[in-house]
Amino acid sequence: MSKRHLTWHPSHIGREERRRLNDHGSCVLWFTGLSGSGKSTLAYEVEKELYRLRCRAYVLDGDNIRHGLNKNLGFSPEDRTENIRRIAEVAKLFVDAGIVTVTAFISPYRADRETARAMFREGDFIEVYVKCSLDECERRDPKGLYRKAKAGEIADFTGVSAPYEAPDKPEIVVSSDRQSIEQSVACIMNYLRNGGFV
Ligand SMILES: Nc1ncnc2c1ncn2[C@@H]1O[C@H](COP(=O)(O)OS(=O)(=O)O)[C@@H](OP(=O)(O)O)[C@H]1O
Ligand SMILES: Nc1ncnc2c1ncn2[C@@H]1O[C@H](COP(=O)(O)OP(=O)(O)O)[C@@H](O)[C@H]1O
Repeated sequence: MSKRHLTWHPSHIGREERRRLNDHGSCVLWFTGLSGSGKSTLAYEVEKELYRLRCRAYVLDGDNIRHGLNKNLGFSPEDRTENIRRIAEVAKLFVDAGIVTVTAFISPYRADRETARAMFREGDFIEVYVKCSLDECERRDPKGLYRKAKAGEIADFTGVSAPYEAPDKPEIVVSSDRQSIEQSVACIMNYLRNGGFV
């Protein structure tokens, strides 16, 4: 790309000012896991709990973002990489704005998640692995997508005909095929409390 003549304008209001105003910190809870593992369910439960505690929180969810901002992207490896790059940029703005940001994307590639992590300050990117066996995800099949993928009606479906690379060192692991929703939410909220975010 040719050199562009752009200048970054810093704000007079920084993270500390926003923390004082909100009375809580900000970070991104980056959920990753197979389709049907429980990312959206848990993300919205955490958002609800944060709201109850009067914390500003917002969920960026895979299906929702693909209806708007990322409606031009599909599920090839390149498109998934671009999907995650844009989400990470948006999440970074939200975190800068003082919001506890919860992202719920399959984000199947380790390298893409690491690129996202590198965009945040140390400690602000909290990877939450929603661990669930493929068998259990297929059994739940909340949107009927596994059935369609197995019938050959959906190409490049994660876990069936496209890869999922589990995280090596996520900050949080919740096993949704062993823990209840309440247990998983409690585990995530504890992490936020111990980290001084809320
Ligand atoms: N081929 C294929 N593979 C995986 N998922 C598919 C596919 N086609 C459609 N869907 C639906 O899109 C949701 C995943 O979108 P994401 O943006 O989270 O995917 S990714 O992070 O870019 O891999 C995913 O949502 P979740 O089930 O909530 O994970 C599906 O509903
Ligand atoms: N312990 C659990 N944790 C999370 N979800 C669970 C659990 N047990 C059952 N479920 C169900 O599994 C499904 C997960 O779907 P969803 O949250 O849309 O997953 P994803 O966003 O990862 O595709 C929901 O229907 C949810 O009610």
